[in-house]
Amino acid sequence: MSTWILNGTIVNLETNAAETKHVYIENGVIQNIMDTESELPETGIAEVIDAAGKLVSAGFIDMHVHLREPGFEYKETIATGAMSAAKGGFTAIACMPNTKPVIGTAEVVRSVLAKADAAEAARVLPYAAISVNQLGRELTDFAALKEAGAIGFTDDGVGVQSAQMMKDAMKLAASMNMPIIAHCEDETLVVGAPVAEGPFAEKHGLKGIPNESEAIHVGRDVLLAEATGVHYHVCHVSTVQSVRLIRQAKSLGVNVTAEVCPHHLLLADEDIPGLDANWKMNPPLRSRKDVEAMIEALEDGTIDMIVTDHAPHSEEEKAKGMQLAPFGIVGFETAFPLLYTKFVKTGKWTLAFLLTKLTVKPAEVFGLPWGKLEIGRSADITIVDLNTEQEVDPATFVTKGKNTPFTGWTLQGWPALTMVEGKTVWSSR
Ligand SMILES: NC(=O)N[C@@H](CC(=O)O)C(=O)O
Ligand SMILES: [Zn+2]
Ligand SMILES: [Zn+2]
Repeated sequence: MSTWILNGTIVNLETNAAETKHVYIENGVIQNIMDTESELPETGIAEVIDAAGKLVSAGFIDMHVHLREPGFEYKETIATGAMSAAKGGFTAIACMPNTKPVIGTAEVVRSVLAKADAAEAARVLPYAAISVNQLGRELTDFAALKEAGAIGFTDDGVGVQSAQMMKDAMKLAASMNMPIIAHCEDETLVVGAPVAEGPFAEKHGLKGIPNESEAIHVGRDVLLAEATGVHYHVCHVSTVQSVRLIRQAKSLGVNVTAEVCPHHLLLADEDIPGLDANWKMNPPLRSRKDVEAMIEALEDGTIDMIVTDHAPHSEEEKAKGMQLAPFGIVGFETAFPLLYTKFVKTGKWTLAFLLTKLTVKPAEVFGLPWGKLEIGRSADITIVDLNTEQEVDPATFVTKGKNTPFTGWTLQGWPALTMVEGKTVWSSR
């Protein structure tokens, strides 16, 4: 029995041309993408999805998310996180290991995969920790973690402080053809600072996180990546200096890739309205110059992809104020509407450009079999209503996290239906 998505708008990612097509799916696989004039079979259709006037895209892929399970289920569970992702149009998400226990043993990797499977929402691809308990003292068992299903190694949440440990990790990962993903932060430069160095920190008498705390690690790590040959991926790039170093490393042929978050493309520290911790994340919102550098780096290919760094926290935790609240904001359910409204509707980017950074690029960089709407591929598909305007309202979120700085923003580009392997996992109706 087959599923048909009828009359959807498909954007050619090379030319940005939009065409109305029917997508024919069977056994979870895209069997055909047909012109609307073509005749439909008269029998054997199990399901018809009307996508008239809507965008039909390969499902979005988010290579940096926090699902909080095991250990912090009050912030999020694998089920609520994977469903929130599906609501945001994401069909595959890569989750970070800063859970409790840390995703640092084969057993925890397997349990995350089992829970993700049971959730029947977005696919979940676990990263495993670089160091035992993410303490930066000894390496985890990379071989066992890879065997259990981990797709890469990272201590995200904290930076790997020891250059020797990072080099050892890179050497080992390179020998196994696995990537190292890095949260870049020199801890000696950020002690007790909740926001970026700059006018906001000064105005409120807060300690500031300097740009160098990120860029020092980027510089160190591209040298180590050059020496070891590993695929090195930089998390949530936020400074003009990091971009400069990545651009130079790429031009020298170092195997480095990078990601940026919607908030670092849209917000600067000067936009923070007051001491509301829904504006607190790591890396912090920086200067307008940094924001402009992020946009330029994404446009020229220095930064490869967009990720959300979805980081849910409870309302109690975020109520502790700017100094004491944990870093992080949620991202799944606002990412596409934000980027579509602020960059595509404004004419700065083509829709094809935005879709590429959310589908083709992450798949290409991490060697994943998804990210393209093509005959023969798994039917991981997102249908988006590009027209309806809606306000961001955390009360409507599927994620347990309500911590967003985008409350009240009026946006377009809301996902309407998300399908993984031919099965609808989320629908707005
Ligand atoms: N980004 C954040 O502000 N917070 C993340 C950690 C991280 O991504 O470094 C979290 O786990 O809450
Ligand atoms: Zn991080
Ligand atoms: Zn993170």
